[in-house]
Amino acid sequence: MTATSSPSPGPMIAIVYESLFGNTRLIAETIADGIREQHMPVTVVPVAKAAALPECDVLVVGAPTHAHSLSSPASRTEAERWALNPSRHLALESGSLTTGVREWIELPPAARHGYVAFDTRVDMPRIFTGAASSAIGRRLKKHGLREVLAAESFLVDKDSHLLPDEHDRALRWGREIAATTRALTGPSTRVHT
Ligand SMILES: Cc1cc2nc3c(=O)[nH]c(=O)nc-3n(C[C@H](O)[C@H](O)[C@H](O)COP(=O)(O)O)c2cc1C
Repeated sequence: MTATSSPSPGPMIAIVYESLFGNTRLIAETIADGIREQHMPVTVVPVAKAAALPECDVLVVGAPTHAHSLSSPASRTEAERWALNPSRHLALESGSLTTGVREWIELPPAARHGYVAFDTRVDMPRIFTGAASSAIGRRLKKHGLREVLAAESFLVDKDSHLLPDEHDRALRWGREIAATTRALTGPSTRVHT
């Protein structure tokens, strides 16, 4: 059988995120902008719609830090209470109460090269805040996935609003993910036999 090579659609990066108030979604979308800037295709999927994600080259997973870790049904209910308080100026993302990364990550998709984790958390020393990205990493490693770039936290103030520099940082980090993925996947043709 002869091997033929055809132009590849490029490496496949999938970003799965959870977001109650919209900050982690905004970071996920900005990371994707940074990746696309490097002419690399990327899919961004909210965790509630990520049940049947196909295999990808690099899986990027992000979540808000709740109680030092990933959200749970109880912490999501607490987040709903925060959003119902008009003085907090927070709005709940649609569909965000149904599930979270904690539940989804029990059955993650295959990622040929590995994963990258990020979180949002309060702008305080990490020892006081915890970081959901650590919980993501622990779980993905248990599933045999390899970390391909060190995890990153994007910071919110004590009222859960993103700090001003985080947008630019997320854009730069997206470019870094693209460069890492390119180095891992090599030339952009795949050989079909
Ligand atoms: C119930 C609850 C618990 C939280 N616990 C923590 C925490 O332990 N550490 C922290 O840094 N931030 C904590 N936060 C703040 C969240 O990290 C912040 O709201 C989140 O990053 C915003 O992301 P989102 O807009 O994508 O939901 C908590 C928020 C809620 C609602």
